[in-house]
Amino acid sequence: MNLVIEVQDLRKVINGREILKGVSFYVKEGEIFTIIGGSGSGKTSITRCLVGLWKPTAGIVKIFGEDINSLNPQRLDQLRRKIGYVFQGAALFDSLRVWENVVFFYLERGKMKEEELRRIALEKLRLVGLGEEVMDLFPSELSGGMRKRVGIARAIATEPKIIIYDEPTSGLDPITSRLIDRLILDLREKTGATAVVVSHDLVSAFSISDRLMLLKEGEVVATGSREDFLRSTDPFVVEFIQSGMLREIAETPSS
Ligand SMILES: Nc1ncnc2c1ncn2[C@@H]1O[C@H](COP(=O)(O)OP(=O)(O)OP(=O)(O)O)[C@@H](O)[C@H]1O
Repeated sequence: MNLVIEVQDLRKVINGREILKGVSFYVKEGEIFTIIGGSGSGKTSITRCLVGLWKPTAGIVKIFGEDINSLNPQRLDQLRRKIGYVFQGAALFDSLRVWENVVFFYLERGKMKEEELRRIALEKLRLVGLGEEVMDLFPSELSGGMRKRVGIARAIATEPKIIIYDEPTSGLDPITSRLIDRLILDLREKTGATAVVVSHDLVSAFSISDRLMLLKEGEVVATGSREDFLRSTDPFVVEFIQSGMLREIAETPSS
């Protein structure tokens, strides 16, 4: 079993408040691992620690077997290039065209010709189900679902081995959300990249994940497969599943 991510007893204190209280988990190569939990439970904080944006107060974060907090800045930068991050709300640059957003990493370094950059952008856009027709549009001309796809295309532009999706379906209607779920599965098939997904969308989490981890106030309540969660008798797990199901029913348009 190849472990891509290993997190042991991760703790983070900010302004005297402990927001991660000893979180431990691992992610296997090629897995889709989803971190679920209510608002403020610490999901995004974990991903910040995974990419080295935040230094843990205590605990170990290993990526491909390397403790990221003992790396020098150059080595950390190399490791970060193996991780693609899909930001909540896509976080596209409004003044740049779609193709420029997708290849922003290379554009910023200024070493490649426009023709080559456009070729890479188109290749990545095709992987997320878009094409030539969106290349020269600005983000404001795209629908919410298309913006998410462009955000994903940008994250995969550097051919990462790990893709972190922060709330990939937030703000989308249920039908578009299911299309993004399918895209995440499809990309795992096509790129083989390991995925860490942060979500409070239970239906999405259940349909795409190999394993899930449920957080509550910075602590792990449960980790396991969908079946493990459905069988669980832990009151918080049961309540989380029930409230997620009710939300889905309420949001699904009646035919
Ligand atoms: N920069 C910060 N400074 C102080 N507190 C922070 C900071 N970032 C996050 N927090 C706090 O840490 C806790 C966990 O936040 P985090 O964003 O990780 O939760 P989350 O589960 O991702 O929530 P959401 O689903 O709302 O995005 C929250 O109580 C939040 O207020």
